[in-house]
Amino acid sequence: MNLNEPSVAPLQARLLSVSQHRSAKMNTAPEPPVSSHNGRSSSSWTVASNLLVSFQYAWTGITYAYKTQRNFRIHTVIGTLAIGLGFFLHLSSVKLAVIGLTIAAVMAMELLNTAIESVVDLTVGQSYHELAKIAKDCAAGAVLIFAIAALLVAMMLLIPPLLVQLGLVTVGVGT
Ligand SMILES: Nc1ncnc2c1ncn2[C@@H]1O[C@H](COP(=O)(O)OP(=O)(O)OP(=O)(O)O)[C@@H](O)[C@H]1O
Repeated sequence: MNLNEPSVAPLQARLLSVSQHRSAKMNTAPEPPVSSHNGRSSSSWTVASNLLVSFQYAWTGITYAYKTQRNFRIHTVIGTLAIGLGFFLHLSSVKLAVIGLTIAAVMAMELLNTAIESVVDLTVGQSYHELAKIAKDCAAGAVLIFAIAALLVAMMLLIPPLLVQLGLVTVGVGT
C-alpha cells in the first residue's frame, strides 16, 4: 500500500493520534512490572502451582489495574464510600449486598477492560486497526453501562435513607 495516496491520509492522521495518545498514556501510567517473579524473569511464566499462587496472580492484576487505571481507582474510592455510607445509614444486609455486588461488578468490568486493552495492544502494538478500536470501544462501553447501573442502584438505595438521616424527609423511607 502506498502511504502517500490521498485515501490513506485520514488513516495516517488517526494513526498519529492514537500513537500520541498511547505515548501520553505511557508517560503517566507505569509499565507492567519487569522485575523477576518467583525467581523467574518476566520473559518467562509458569502455571499456578496451587491456589495461593493463583490468588497472587489475581492480586497482581488487581494492583496493576489500581496503579495504572485512573478509572479503577475512582471506582474503588466511590465504592468504598458507598459501602461506608450504607453501613452508616444502617441499610439492611440485602441492600448492602446489592450495593457491594454492583460495585464489584463495575470493578471486575474495569479489570476486563484493562485485560482487553492489553491484549489488543499486544496484538497490534502502536498501529491503528479498526478491529482494535471496536474491541477497546466495546470494552469501555461495557464499563460505562455497569457504572451507570451502579450509580442508579446507589441512588435508589442510599439517597432515601440519607435524606431521612439529614432530616430533609420525615416519612419512613429507605432503610
Ligand atoms: N490500536 C488501535 N487502533 C485503533 N484505535 C485505537 C487503538 N488503540 C486505541 N484506540 C482508540 O483509542 C481509544 C483509547 O484507547 P486506549 O487504549 O488509550 O484506552 P484508554 O483511554 O486507556 O481507555 P480506559 O480509560 O478505559 O483505560 C480506544 O477506545 C479506541 O477508540
